[in-house]
Amino acid sequence: MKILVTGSNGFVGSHVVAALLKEGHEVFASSRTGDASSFNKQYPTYRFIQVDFTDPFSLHDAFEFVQPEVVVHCGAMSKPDECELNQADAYDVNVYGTLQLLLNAETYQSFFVHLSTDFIFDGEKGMYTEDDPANPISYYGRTKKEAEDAVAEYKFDKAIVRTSFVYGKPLYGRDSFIGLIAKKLKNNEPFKVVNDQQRTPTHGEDLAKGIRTIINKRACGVYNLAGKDLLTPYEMALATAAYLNISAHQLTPVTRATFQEKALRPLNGGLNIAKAQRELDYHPMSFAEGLEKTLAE
Ligand SMILES: NC(=O)C1=CN([C@@H]2O[C@H](COP(=O)(O)OP(=O)(O)OC[C@H]3O[C@@H](n4cnc5c(N)ncnc54)[C@H](OP(=O)(O)O)[C@@H]3O)[C@@H](O)[C@H]2O)C=CC1
Ligand SMILES: Cc1cn([C@H]2C[C@H](O)[C@@H](COP(=O)(O)OP(=O)(O)O[C@H]3O[C@@H](C)C(=O)[C@@H](O)[C@H]3O)O2)c(=O)[nH]c1=O
Repeated sequence: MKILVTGSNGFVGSHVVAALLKEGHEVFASSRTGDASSFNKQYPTYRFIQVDFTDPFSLHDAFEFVQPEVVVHCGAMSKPDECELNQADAYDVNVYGTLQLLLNAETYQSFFVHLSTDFIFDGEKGMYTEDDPANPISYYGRTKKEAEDAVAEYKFDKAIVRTSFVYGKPLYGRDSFIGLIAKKLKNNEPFKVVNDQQRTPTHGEDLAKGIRTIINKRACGVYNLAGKDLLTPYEMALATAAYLNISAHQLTPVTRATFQEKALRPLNGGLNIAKAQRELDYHPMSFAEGLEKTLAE
């Protein structure tokens, strides 16, 4: 199938592009800056188009050129703290940008697969299902909820994929939080890590495979594609130290109250993946397996 992937330079987008290319799809990768990958050297079915999806004219031309059967929208302003501090930009990219993509996708009746987040929840309940009510506590979360609402109005086939704390070996571009922890440990640097925020860390390859299944099955609706283990970032850091056989003495557990972040993050996060397991045969690796895949030299 002919698939447009936005946010292809990003952590999630790069894994999605790789998984789709491996299955022989015709992939049009798109990001705001130049192509950060080397896929054009490996896959004849790969193309890259540089597009700012907040620019309606360039987006219109890109869609006219690609005429995608499927759009996987990974592009976003994805750093909650940045969104909290730059709310107009966050709204422009995460909400207005998504709206622009939806308007163009309607012209080609594309199947629209939208990436969303556990940060649309307030973290009171935890282990959220697809049916739980959203109540974002950060501006990032608010923009992602508004984007979901826009996708819900889309007239043609659509899927909303919620995920959480994506990690793994970066294919190119930025590293994940696990990579940051490993670097701090290897450099014997002190590192404060929150221990009161529960997450279901999701390996990028699992997420990408789940999205590929959604595309192949044209599975419409909301799906949680997350990891199966619930850990705090501090517990992830301890597991990383243990795997690397490095002392954890430089790791200090802190709380959301004492670790002053710009954006509030849900305390009891975590996504229940029972629906994806049932309907998509989605069976993610354990965090221990994911850690090994991420850190193996
Ligand atoms: N990472 C995570 O833990 C989680 C991510 N998600 C969601 O997954 C998606 C991807 O996240 P992630 O991979 O981490 O994000 P990254 O920050 O790694 O990548 C963001 C991507 O979006 C592109 N982009 C940003 N603004 C624009 C724009 N105006 N026009 C075109 N492209 C743009 C960037 O392009 P360029 O680099 O060229 O500027 C980049 O390719 C997001 O929707 C995020 O909300 C949800 C839950 C967890
Ligand atoms: C940098 C840093 C972060 N942390 C905590 C904060 C946070 O809970 C966790 C990860 O921090 P990060 O800033 O890397 O990630 P964070 O922005 O919290 O991750 C979020 O990304 C967006 C895209 C999402 O949609 C969410 O699902 C979530 O994955 O670790 C520390 O404890 N110590 C630190 O020094």
